[in-house]
Amino acid sequence: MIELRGLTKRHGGKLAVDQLSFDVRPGRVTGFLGPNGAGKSTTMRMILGLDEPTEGGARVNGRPYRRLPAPLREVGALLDARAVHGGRTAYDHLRFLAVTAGIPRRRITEVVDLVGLTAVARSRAKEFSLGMAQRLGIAAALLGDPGVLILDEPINGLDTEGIRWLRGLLTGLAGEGRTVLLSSHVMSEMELTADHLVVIGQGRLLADMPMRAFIAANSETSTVVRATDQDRLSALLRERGATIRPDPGGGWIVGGLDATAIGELANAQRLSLRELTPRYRSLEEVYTRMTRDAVEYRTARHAIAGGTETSS
Ligand SMILES: Nc1ncnc2c1ncn2[C@@H]1O[C@H](COP(=O)(O)OP(=O)(O)OP(=O)(O)O)[C@@H](O)[C@H]1O
Repeated sequence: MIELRGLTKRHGGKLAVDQLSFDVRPGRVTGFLGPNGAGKSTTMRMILGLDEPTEGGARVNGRPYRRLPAPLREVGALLDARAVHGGRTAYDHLRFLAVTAGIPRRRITEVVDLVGLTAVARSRAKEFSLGMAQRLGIAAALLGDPGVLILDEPINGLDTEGIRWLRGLLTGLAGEGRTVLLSSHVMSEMELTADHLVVIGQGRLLADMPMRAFIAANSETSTVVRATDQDRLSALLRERGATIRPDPGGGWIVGGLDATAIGELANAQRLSLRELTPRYRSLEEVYTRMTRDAVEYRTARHAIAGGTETSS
């Protein structure tokens, strides 16, 4: 369990993190989202005692990180996969960490196997691709078999197989009752991996809710409907003020009436339906709309447009 209360970090005149309060609970993967510069890495660094908060604080398993008696056994973290001594082999890097934390050697072999680096464990880290470096960082995070994992952008550099592997690993670890906090800009993957989302923008909390609820709450309701008598159904729906447009897959996309109301209407008119599917936006669509105003580093095109771009 990770608890943030009023966590604030000021760099000179700039608020990087602004009064953040939320809990990261065990038994699920919590996705940590925010545009570039939103304050995710600074927040993670403060949780891990690497940056001092200006105000407020963070607790891991009830204590500030620096007061944990055996931190590596309680919290595993990956902040920067490239922050490894390049001249060391993967095995030596892990052995160095294990010795410092009193972790037995056989655990090194276990985690090297777990992340799929056995064949290159004796190679120097500087020869590693980014994907291999991420796997090494994940191995280091898992070394102490911790109940809490904090991973900043671990997906970067992983190939398709690696991404799939990481998804299975993280959902498995959460399934064992561990606390997993994961940041990523890869929305499609976040949608598949995270159960819960925390979204920040310009250092402030924008959302803290289950993934499904986040998407549903921020999606306009629309429903795909197909009926045996499409014309009659569309006439009925229009009468009720619904908006209707053809669905490329056949049938209609209906707005302004939810699936329950459409089903009841069809039932009352003895119209048989062949499809009644609520449509939700993807996490990427919802997230982009939500954070549009909180984006600090816009592309040149946006800057020139002066923020007048229309919604997608
Ligand atoms: N050491 C520092 N000194 C001054 N400003 C900093 C420092 N570290 C971070 N910042 C600023 O704090 C803000 C938050 O940065 P942070 O790296 O935490 O964002 P982030 O959400 O992790 O971004 P990204 O998605 O790009 O990794 C940014 O405006 C950044 O420029």
